[in-house]
Amino acid sequence: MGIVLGPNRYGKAETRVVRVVRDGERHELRDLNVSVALSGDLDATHLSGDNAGVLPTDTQKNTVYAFAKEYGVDQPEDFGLRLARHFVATQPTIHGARVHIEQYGWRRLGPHSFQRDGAETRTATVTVDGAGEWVVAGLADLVLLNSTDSEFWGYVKDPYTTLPETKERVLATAVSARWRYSDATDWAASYEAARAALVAAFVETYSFSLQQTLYAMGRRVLEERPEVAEVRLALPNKHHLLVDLSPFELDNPNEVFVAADRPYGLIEGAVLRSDAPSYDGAF
Ligand SMILES: O=c1[nH]c(=O)c2[nH]c(=O)[nH]c2[nH]1
Repeated sequence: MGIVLGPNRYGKAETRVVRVVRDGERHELRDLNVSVALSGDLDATHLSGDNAGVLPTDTQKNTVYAFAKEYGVDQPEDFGLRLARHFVATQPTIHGARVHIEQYGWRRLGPHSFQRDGAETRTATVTVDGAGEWVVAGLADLVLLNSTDSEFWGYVKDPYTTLPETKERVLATAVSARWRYSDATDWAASYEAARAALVAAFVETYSFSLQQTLYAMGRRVLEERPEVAEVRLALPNKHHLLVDLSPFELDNPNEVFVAADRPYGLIEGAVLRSDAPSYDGAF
């Protein structure tokens, strides 16, 4: 009985590239998840470990980032065709390339602020016991991004610190918010207004930390909604890391980012009125 190698392909899956186009004050955003799969004369690497025909998947990933800088990202079809043609045309061993792209939608909130289309949910948690009734409203998975007006510097440096200080970064988070009412209200109107206050504070705060943005968001709800006694927020820092394109002799003035999913900073905090009725129930 003989054993043979059947159909095979390889490539870098799910390269998360965010491309910001800065046209003065007004920014454009493209957010892609790019998966490359190459096929061709690849018997040797499988059968004998000879890698002479293998373009590393790491190189494929770098190509995605470099092309995002060099050619921009307009239609995903064009970006995919450019990549696929490149791999087939430049690698003698590669005869086929499949590039699958997912493009995430972002809705504009301001000149450099965006909200991800998608999976936002509204939540309600009520507690009734001998002491009374409590209503906690909230939302989850509201993904917001500012492509400028965010700095992070002046923090502690210890022997393990490598993070460079920055005066220009992308700030993005998936807002999880809960707020508790001290009074019954028009739940729908309160929900919409609290949500709008959270979004407005995110958009309008020039941020020196996500912690500062968190406080501004909670405070804005309390300033605008007297029926709210306390706001609790959990804000994952959805890191957008500047790609180093210098090995390819390309500069990267805050245009091409890796959207890293893990690990992420998680900033949590409560903002409340000093005279808020005490509460130890569910949030
Ligand atoms: O806004 C931030 N807060 C932090 O506490 C922190 N830590 C970090 O590495 N990056 C950031 N960003």
